[in-house]
Amino acid sequence: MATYSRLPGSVALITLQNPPVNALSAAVRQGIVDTVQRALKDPKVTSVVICGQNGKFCGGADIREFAGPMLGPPLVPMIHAIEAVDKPVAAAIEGVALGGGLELALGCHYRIAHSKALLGLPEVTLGLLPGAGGTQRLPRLIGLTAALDLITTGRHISAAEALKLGIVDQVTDSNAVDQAVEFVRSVAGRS
Ligand SMILES: CCC/C=C/C(=O)SCCNC(=O)CCNC(=O)[C@H](O)C(C)(C)COP(=O)([O-])OP(=O)([O-])OC[C@H]1O[C@@H](n2cnc3c(N)ncnc32)[C@H](O)[C@@H]1OP(=O)([O-])[O-]
Repeated sequence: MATYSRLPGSVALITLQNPPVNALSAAVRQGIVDTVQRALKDPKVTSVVICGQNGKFCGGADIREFAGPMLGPPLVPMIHAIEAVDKPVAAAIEGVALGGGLELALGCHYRIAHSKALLGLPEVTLGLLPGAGGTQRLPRLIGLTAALDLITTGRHISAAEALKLGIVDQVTDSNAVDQAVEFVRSVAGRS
């Protein structure tokens, strides 16, 4: 699931909840769809932060659901809907942003990472491609050569490398959620 709260300063905070790594289960995807709609429709909300509970942004698709039929909202339109929100949306990346988790973050307008976070597209190690927009959004963001390296090796990179490559906008040693909230407040209302 995903919870919704409105913080002072008109920021909507969406928190993914699916232990142990807040993977994108059907319930989490449904929660994201519902809470993003809520943030969109709430006139008091001027910006949005998406984070994961217990210091983990998102470990990607929920591998526990791979054996069964695909249920719940698909990932691709869900991420498109986030990208289309006309209020600034930031991903607060703590712990991991892997696979579909990084693709979700790439659909946000900004990414703020904790210095100890790990990011990557490890789909290739499971015999998959990053099929939720990662093969488009990552090259647009950091160029084809750097994106192909990450997509074809599946390696995990540090927040420092992600900053150098241009995948994240800021890296912090303190609380990434607080930092992301402060960041979106500073850009709210801008085009
Ligand atoms: C169109 C679709 C496109 C998207 C495709 C994808 O996203 S493909 C997916 C791309 N994502 C990946 O390939 C990520 C693969 N995962 C990893 O690389 C590592 O597990 C880690 C870096 C997230 C954590 O490392 P660590 O050494 O700190 O810890 P640890 O390794 O011991 O794991 C702890 C617990 O977490 C569990 N769990 C982990 N991931 C998932 C998951 N996705 N789901 C559910 N559960 C997951 C793991 O089973 C274990 O459970 P247990 O046994 O305690 O009940």
